[in-house]
Amino acid sequence: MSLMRRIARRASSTPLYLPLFKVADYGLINAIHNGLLRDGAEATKQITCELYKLNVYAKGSFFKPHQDTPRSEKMFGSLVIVFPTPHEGGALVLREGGREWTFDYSAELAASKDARKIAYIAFFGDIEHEVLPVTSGHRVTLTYNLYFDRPPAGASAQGISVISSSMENEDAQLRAALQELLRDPALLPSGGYMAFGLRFMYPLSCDQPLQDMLPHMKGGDATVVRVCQALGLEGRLKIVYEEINSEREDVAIVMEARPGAICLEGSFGNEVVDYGGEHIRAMGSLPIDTDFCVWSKSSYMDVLPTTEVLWITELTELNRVEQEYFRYGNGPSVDCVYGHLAYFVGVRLDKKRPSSDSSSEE
Ligand SMILES: O=C(O)CCC(=O)C(=O)O
Ligand SMILES: [Fe+2]
Repeated sequence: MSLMRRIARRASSTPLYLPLFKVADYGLINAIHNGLLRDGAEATKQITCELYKLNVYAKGSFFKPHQDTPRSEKMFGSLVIVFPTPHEGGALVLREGGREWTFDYSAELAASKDARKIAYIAFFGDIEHEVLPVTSGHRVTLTYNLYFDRPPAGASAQGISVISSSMENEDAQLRAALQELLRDPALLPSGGYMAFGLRFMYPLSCDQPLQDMLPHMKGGDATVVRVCQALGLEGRLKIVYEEINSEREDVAIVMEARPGAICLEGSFGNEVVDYGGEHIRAMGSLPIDTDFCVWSKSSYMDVLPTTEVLWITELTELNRVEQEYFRYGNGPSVDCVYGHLAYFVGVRLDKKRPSSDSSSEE
């Protein structure tokens, strides 16, 4: 008995829905190019996509783990479009190098007032993926093959145009925007960080220093790193942990490295500062007073030391880091917290903000 219950038909046999959705109309080719190919040797190549099949998952349907079969040596990946048909379950799970990422757009699509909203996921051919069982409704997706240059001979041209991206242009735009921001006296007047949530997933290994990943950033993340470096801004990857002792959502703890063993008396909070943790709060928010720190060593201070942060792109949960710690509360126990990676750029107090007035350089 096949474990896979799905209806999958080749596009060529079901031409009816083809005019309804054209990838090119949504700038997706460009977005995929920027996202997947920006910084590798492939960055200058053009890409096309070919509609491969329609998947309709009814209740109980799923798609077992697999890698997509390359249709030619020019095929480098796949694109999945998820339509806003009401459904629950049916998350798409991607796996690479022992890590996995789950994309469940059912709630988001259902919550959207705009019935024309779609979700898309593009990934390289070596990524294993599966679709978890749909628990209600119907999940409808289109799968596209992604090719370098042109579709292979014989593939139907669906009028999907090829758009090549201009890396220089995007760098210039971001650079100009950051320079303008840095010139603004209201930006972090006492110094702090500009922070960028990562847009892409990275394989994280425990024994590798976080900063080693910087040269391997992809797409928009790479643009941010490259432009900040060009502006002379020092950026570091940091892990952002929720500060569970605070009711304020803007407060978090950031760490630049994963310490080995952490031993705390209370919860993962202020004490972790001893292990290199740093408290952050949103730019312009009120400092954090002692009420917050009743269980911590800092309770004798009036104000908890915090660094102000301006989030330029919001924190994502694509790169999750697990941190175990030992706790001696009512008795010894082992606990675990999860943090998420983001890129932090220091903005100095002295306002001598690097390159903020050097737009004509280079
Ligand atoms: O429906 C999905 O989300 C994925 C479909 C898929 O993996 C495939 O068609 O190969
Ligand atoms: Fe697939």
